[in-house]
Amino acid sequence: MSLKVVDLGVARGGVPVLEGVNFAADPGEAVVLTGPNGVGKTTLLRTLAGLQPPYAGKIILPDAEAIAYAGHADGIKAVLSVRENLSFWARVYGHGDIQPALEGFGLIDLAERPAGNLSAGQKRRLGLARLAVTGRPIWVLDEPTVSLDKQSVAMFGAAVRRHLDGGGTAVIASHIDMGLPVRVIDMTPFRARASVSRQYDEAFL
Ligand SMILES: Nc1ncnc2c1ncn2[C@@H]1O[C@H](COP(=O)(O)OP(=O)(O)OP(=O)(O)O)[C@@H](O)[C@H]1O
Repeated sequence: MSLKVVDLGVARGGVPVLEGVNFAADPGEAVVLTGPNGVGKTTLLRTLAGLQPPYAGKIILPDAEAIAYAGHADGIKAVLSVRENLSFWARVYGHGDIQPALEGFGLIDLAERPAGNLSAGQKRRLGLARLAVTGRPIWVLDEPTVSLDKQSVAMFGAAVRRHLDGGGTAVIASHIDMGLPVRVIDMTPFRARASVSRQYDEAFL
């Protein structure tokens, strides 16, 4: 299932951050968005996921419910076990079998542990395992490898590869090599004129 972005403009706090963004991602294809801190990658991904509207252009999806989004927040219920968390999401999305997700993200031995007691990297793995139970064809992922060790990055890369091999699509904001064949798109040229005057990394103020 293809995703197409046409002359898209996205804003944060009412200020345009990216404008004129055009790209498409076809089945079996992963697109990686790069660019400096603050350029607007998260804002673009949130807009793709339907969490906020674009101020210009359009997002073309064959199906309004095609996207599974994993942002910075892990979306985990702390008092539920790993298994219960995944079962909950599987029921929400109508896909019953959580075993492949437990196996694919190295969660078998942690399945009965309350999610609140997981380490940061284990929580991240659980958050990403949710994607595998959604059955949705387009994965939109914001810095998915944060907190993951080398082995877990490889595990995650393998999960994305399986998704792509099954005809899925992925749009990922990331600066690290996930060992995948990807098309990299730098967001810098799409910086909105209104945000160019703010060409500094606010984290260093
Ligand atoms: N609530 C807000 N109101 C106004 N501006 C905001 C708000 N949240 C974020 N911004 C600004 O919007 C711009 C785009 O932020 P965004 O999080 O999309 O960037 P990013 O490319 O994902 O950055 P990073 O690589 O650091 O994650 C930044 O300059 C940021 O400071």
